[in-house]
Amino acid sequence: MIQLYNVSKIYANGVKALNDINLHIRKGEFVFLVGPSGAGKSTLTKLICREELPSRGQVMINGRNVVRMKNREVPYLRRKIGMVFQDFRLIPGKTVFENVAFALEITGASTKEIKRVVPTVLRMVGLEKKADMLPAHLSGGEQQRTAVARAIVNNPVLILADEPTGNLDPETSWELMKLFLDINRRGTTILMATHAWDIVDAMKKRVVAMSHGLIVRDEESGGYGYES
Ligand SMILES: Nc1ncnc2c1ncn2[C@@H]1O[C@H](COP(=O)(O)OP(=O)(O)OP(=O)(O)O)[C@@H](O)[C@H]1O
Repeated sequence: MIQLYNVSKIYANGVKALNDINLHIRKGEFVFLVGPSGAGKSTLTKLICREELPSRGQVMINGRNVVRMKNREVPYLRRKIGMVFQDFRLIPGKTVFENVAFALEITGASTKEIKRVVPTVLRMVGLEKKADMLPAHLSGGEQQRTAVARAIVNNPVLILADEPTGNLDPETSWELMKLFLDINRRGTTILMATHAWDIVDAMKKRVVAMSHGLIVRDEESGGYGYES
């Protein structure tokens, strides 16, 4: 599903963010990406969705070489990847329903399909009663569940989550993690960068630990491994 071969990333300012990384993630896996600030976690996720290109090496997603992909093919790749960020990134002027619908609209979905699919996804994340609310009127947890609904509405094969519980209290974070587990059980691969050591320790999933642009540990049923 995801294969990185000898991937290095040097930014234009000379910072070496990734140093000869090799990583394989199979379909249906749930993988935590951990490591101190600046270790290269976000850079790695950006290479997977082709927000950045590697300076060296190959990035394969679903058998496709992302590096050789033409610009016009990138939207098709992004459609297969649902993204969730720490700061939610919802459109403030759109309601919960409209935020989720927007992700479908840009793929050319019909109004009929939108009316069928969006309520189903909102039910799945427990937001069916908040469909007409604006993001500013929601709690952080509800905003993040809206973002998750938007991420899954196109049936992605992969969810990339960058510190998704970073702005949530512990209880809300756990509710969100249950939602991610539920999505993962339905077959979606999840790669989640996080500093939430308690969640990583409790969930006993695969843990890929990074430090200074290197993968320093890759463990099935792993733990966070150090104080954040
Ligand atoms: N666009 C950029 N231009 C230049 N340097 C960058 C850029 N993005 C990241 N870096 C640098 O690359 C290194 C890795 O950053 P990255 O954001 O991947 O780390 P991270 O592990 O995700 O950190 P955090 O946990 O704080 O999000 C850091 O030294 C960072 O300053």
